[in-house]
Amino acid sequence: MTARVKICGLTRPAHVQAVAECGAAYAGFVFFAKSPRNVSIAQARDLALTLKPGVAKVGLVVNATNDELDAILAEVPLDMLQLHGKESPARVAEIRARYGLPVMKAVGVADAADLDQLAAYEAVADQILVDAKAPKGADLPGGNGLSFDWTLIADRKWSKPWMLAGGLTPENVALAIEKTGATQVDVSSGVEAAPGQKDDALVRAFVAAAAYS
Ligand SMILES: O=C(O)c1ccccc1N[C@@H]1O[C@H](COP(=O)(O)O)[C@@H](O)[C@H]1O
Repeated sequence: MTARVKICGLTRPAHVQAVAECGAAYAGFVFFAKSPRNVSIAQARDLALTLKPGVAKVGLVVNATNDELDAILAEVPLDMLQLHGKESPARVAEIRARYGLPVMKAVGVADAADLDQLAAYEAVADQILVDAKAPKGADLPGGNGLSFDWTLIADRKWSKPWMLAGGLTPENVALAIEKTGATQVDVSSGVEAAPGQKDDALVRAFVAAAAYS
């Protein structure tokens, strides 16, 4: 099985180049001030414009207001929004209608009870991102390099396209795909030399591992 890969948290043109060259399907830009991967609107615009067609540009936001989204989307040519905060199903639907862009809603999973919220989001989002739930008090709602028990979703039937995230690395992504049946995977910290610094060799190794799993 070949999984489509999203590399999230790109901050430099060289990283964008590496992502495009190695065959990733999605490139993610983080608009969240607390993240070591945060980019300004101007930076994101420059990075997005260097990407070749065929790589979907995803803007990650956390509980963003309409004003914040207006400002981002006026400048950055995004193909998809990733909502990684506590956005309700109604807010997901509102954003999707207002901006006319596909929306991927992140859902944090730590145990089986966390899966109960999936149906409401599947009804309104274009894609679901299944991530590890951030620990209480964590600065970031994602991008923490933590994984969850993949067996929780092993037999799940999905009504929308979905992506697996959380603590994925070049070493474990093949097993994660095997255990969950994911056809799309998302990684941020697992392909970094330091927080916010993508490592081209790790990016290439991750995409190769996801392709030949
Ligand atoms: O990457 C970030 O800095 C980030 C900040 C705020 C919310 C989400 C963030 N990243 C997303 O988190 C998951 C898992 O990341 P990791 O591979 O475990 O580091 C992924 O979907 C990123 O897009």
